[in-house]
Amino acid sequence: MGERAQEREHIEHGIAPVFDGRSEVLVLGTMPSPASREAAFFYGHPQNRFWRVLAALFDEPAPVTNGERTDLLLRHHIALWDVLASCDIRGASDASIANARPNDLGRILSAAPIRRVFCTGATSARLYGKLCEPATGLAAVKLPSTSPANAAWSLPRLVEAYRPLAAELSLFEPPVLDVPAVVDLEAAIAAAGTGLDELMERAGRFLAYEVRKVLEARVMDGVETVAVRPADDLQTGPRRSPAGVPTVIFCGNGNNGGDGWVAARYLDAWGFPVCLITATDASDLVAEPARTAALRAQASLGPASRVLLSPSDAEVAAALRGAPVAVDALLGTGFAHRTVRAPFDRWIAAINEARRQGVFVLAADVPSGLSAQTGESAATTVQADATLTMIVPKPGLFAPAGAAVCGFVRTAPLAYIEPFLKGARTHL
Ligand SMILES: NC(=O)C1=CN([C@@H]2O[C@H](COP(=O)(O)OP(=O)(O)OC[C@H]3O[C@@H](n4cnc5c(N)ncnc54)[C@H](OP(=O)(O)O)[C@@H]3O)[C@@H](O)[C@H]2O)[C@H](O)CC1
Ligand SMILES: [K+]
Repeated sequence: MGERAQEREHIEHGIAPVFDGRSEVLVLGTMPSPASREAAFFYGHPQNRFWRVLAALFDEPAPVTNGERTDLLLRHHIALWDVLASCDIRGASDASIANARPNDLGRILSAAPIRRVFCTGATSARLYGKLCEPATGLAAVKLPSTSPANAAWSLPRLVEAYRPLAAELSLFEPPVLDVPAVVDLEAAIAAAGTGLDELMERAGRFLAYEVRKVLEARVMDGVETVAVRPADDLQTGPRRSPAGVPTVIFCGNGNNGGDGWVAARYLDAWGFPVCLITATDASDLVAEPARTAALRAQASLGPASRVLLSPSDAEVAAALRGAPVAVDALLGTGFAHRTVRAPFDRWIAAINEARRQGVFVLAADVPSGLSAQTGESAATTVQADATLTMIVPKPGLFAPAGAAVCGFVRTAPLAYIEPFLKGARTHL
């Protein structure tokens, strides 16, 4: 045995595949890298672009935790594993692989309606063809490697190359659910391991991601004068911010406000300053997990961002003057009244006036003042350019008054909900 061969280490895979009975494509790498084995999950090296590519394909923020990564795969009906069960390998060097033993892919193929197999790189495609294809009878599509070693492939180029994978997947349309059914759904998601605090973290990140898209588009359109780096990807920061007025985020006292606090934390961390407006200091909030989220955000905001506690109407108007975006996180599914109390009624009027002056208004979950359930609208209701509704759409968004104030509606897929929908009270 030569000296180089002696450096090889025998590796057993050890990470369970991700799949279920809804998986439609199977994505295979070669073998987990040392960084992935340490993270106990696939593509764990922080510079590996696999997760950023998938997130960009589906226009969503990159998943951060292994739980979010698993959710993303299952939500999109993707099974993920590797070609090899064990091998001798030097570090992460595919070229050094010897004594390769394949995984038993029959485990996935017998349980899921897999239509297509994709290999993430030349080595996995070669080993799949040699060791697995004779048994599976399915030819694999070779995709470029997302490893940092494959530097010739930029992120946008990788995303284009991965589009055939997305094209194989059937789209899941979340059903419209009554607000009580949404609460039941949240309880089911929590019982399966993803608590309300984690859902709020995902909701706020998604909100920040949508704001960031608007900010980036303004730069592309030449509305913002100071250039940011070319939009390589929308997933990571920090990045130099467009100069000028911060994004204004209005936060109420409930968990809708919590979504706004989390969004503020992400935008600030990504290099986009915010001005957060609240009637209640973070430490005086009562609703959880909003309070915990607000305290964390308040502690982490950098010097370019600020929190305005109970500002005067003049201060609110000044914050909105020339702002690129206003986020309405005042009232969500917890609101179902005819009138909105002060100061939120005045803030809603200020948001609507700012929109008339060209500020883009993004509503969190539902425009404040609109009943998410009945679609009845209070005298003062936010008029949004877009509404990012959380997990599933609610009926009020599509009632005549609701449709008139929501703008473009997008659902933030915060969790893998298909397993919980059987028996859910779908709104008719
Ligand atoms: N569905 C999900 O998956 C997720 C939802 N999240 C977000 O949480 C909100 C729902 O949060 P909740 O705390 O239940 O309710 P709201 O924040 O919408 O509203 C409660 C606050 O509203 C105040 N309120 C009530 N009536 C009025 C009124 N007439 N005028 C002014 N203010 C009013 C209320 O104040 P009180 O003093 O009456 O208690 C509360 O402060 C949901 O919409 C999502 O955005 C999570 O992010 C997790 C995922
Ligand atoms: K709202």
